[in-house]
Amino acid sequence: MVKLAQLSKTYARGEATVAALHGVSLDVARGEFCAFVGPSGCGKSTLLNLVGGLDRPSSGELYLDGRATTTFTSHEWTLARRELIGIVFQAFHLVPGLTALENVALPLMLRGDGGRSVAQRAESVLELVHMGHRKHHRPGELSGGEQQRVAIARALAHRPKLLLADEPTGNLDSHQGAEIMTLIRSLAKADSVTVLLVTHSQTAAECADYIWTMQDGRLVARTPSPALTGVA
Ligand SMILES: Nc1ncnc2c1ncn2[C@@H]1O[C@H](COP(=O)(O)OP(=O)(O)OP(=O)(O)O)[C@@H](O)[C@H]1O
Repeated sequence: MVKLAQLSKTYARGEATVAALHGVSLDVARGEFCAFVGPSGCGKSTLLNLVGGLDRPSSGELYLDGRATTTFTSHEWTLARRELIGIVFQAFHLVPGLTALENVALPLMLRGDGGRSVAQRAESVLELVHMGHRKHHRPGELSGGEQQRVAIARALAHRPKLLLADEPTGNLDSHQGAEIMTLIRSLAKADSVTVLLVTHSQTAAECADYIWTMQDGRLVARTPSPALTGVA
């Protein structure tokens, strides 16, 4: 589903350059859930941003669902995010003036869906994240955990094959964080959605099938997680 072949990213910093990713190669199968952990600055968010087309690689190739992406135009990336990819961020990024239902419906409308099917899909995905009873509430009226549930519903509303989650529990307490990770895992597994998760939380990482450790822009180890092996 996601294949990285010798993917590198270098940033310019004044006169100097920073190599954020060094020739990373990785193959993630459909329905697999991978977490990426490692010290601050090791390249986790860079990797996720490249996979989501939010940033472009300096060299190497990225394949999504079998398609090479390095020649994608901005428009092709926009289409890929509308059809194939859902993204959840630490800071929720809900539109403050819209209700939960409207926030979830928005990406469906942006890709041209209309009418009752949008409202029905937005309602049903809000039910999946247990937020159906708060559908008419605005983000400011919801707790952090509730806002993240709405953001997950928004990310999954268009039935993406790939979910990218960058520190989704970073703004939540440990209890809310555990609930959010359980939800992400169960929803993803139910629909064979591939998940790439970046996190500083070992507890969150253990919801994945595999945990990749990164260091200095490289993948240095892959460990099967307790969620996969059944050994807690
Ligand atoms: N836009 C940018 N311009 C210059 N350097 C950048 C940029 N984005 C990231 N970097 C650098 O690339 C390296 C990797 O950053 P990245 O954000 O991917 O790390 P990270 O592992 O996600 O860190 P954290 O856990 O703190 O979020 C760091 O040295 C960072 O300073």
